[in-house]
Amino acid sequence: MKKITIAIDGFSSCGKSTMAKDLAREVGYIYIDSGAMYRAVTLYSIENGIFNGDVIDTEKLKKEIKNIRISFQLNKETGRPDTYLNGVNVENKIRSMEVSSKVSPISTLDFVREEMVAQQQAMGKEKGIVMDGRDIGTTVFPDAELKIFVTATPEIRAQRRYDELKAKGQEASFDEILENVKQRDYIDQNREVSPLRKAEDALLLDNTDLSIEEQKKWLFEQFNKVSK
Ligand SMILES: Nc1ncnc2c1ncn2[C@@H]1O[C@H](COP(=O)(O)OP(=O)(O)O)[C@@H](O)[C@H]1O
Ligand SMILES: Nc1ccn([C@@H]2O[C@H](COP(=O)(O)OP(=O)(O)O)[C@@H](O)[C@H]2O)c(=O)n1
Repeated sequence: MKKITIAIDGFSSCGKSTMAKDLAREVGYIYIDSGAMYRAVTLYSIENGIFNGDVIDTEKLKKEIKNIRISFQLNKETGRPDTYLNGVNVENKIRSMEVSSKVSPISTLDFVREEMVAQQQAMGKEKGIVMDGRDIGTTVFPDAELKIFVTATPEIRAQRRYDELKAKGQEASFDEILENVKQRDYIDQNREVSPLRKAEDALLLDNTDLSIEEQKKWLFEQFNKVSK
């Protein structure tokens, strides 16, 4: 079977990484969560005085962007990759509401995107990769053999995120999460550089009424059609 590139884009919290990880694990592909990379840059910015309230010191971040090294390492317990920022495991920290509330403004910055896209393209050079995000099918891998664009209603997406945080024992407010999901969708769709949009050749999946198992089955069917 030939190795292909799989790009999964779509709105926040709709299940992209869940299905991308499952597919990658079963077919032996690399999985990259590109959102985790933007979240890691955001965490770095919070921890290194780049934010003053909601205002970003873009000059400082521009100077430091080359010092921000992001990598992934398989967590043997979860069987999934954890995100590392300059050698430190930040997988839990990057999922906090504070990072969620600041990540989309950081992701509008052209020099941040330039650096992340270069790193993502290097990771996908050999194909055999599943990457999820917002601009994978449009900008990072425009020639990907399989492109999926996932969507679901904001309410169901917020509920899924809420359930996830609760299950991890983290404090969460449904209204705050719903507001964050809507706000990020707006910023992601309206930014100048690589806005979130469906690539013309992407398959649309609305998984509002699909279970995790059903969407996994659907994705496998698409993979099998293309990778033959
Ligand atoms: N079809 C589905 N039905 C119910 N819950 C789902 C479904 N797909 C994903 N989830 C759950 O929703 C949450 C968000 O999924 P995730 O894959 O992190 O989304 P994304 O990568 O799009 O932000 C996770 O807790 C995940 O387990
Ligand atoms: N390829 C990508 C991936 C994420 N992002 C940004 O990073 C944020 C977090 O991405 P994510 O995939 O972790 O978001 P969730 O949907 O998992 O909450 C998004 O809301 C975007 O602002 C991006 O701009 N481009």
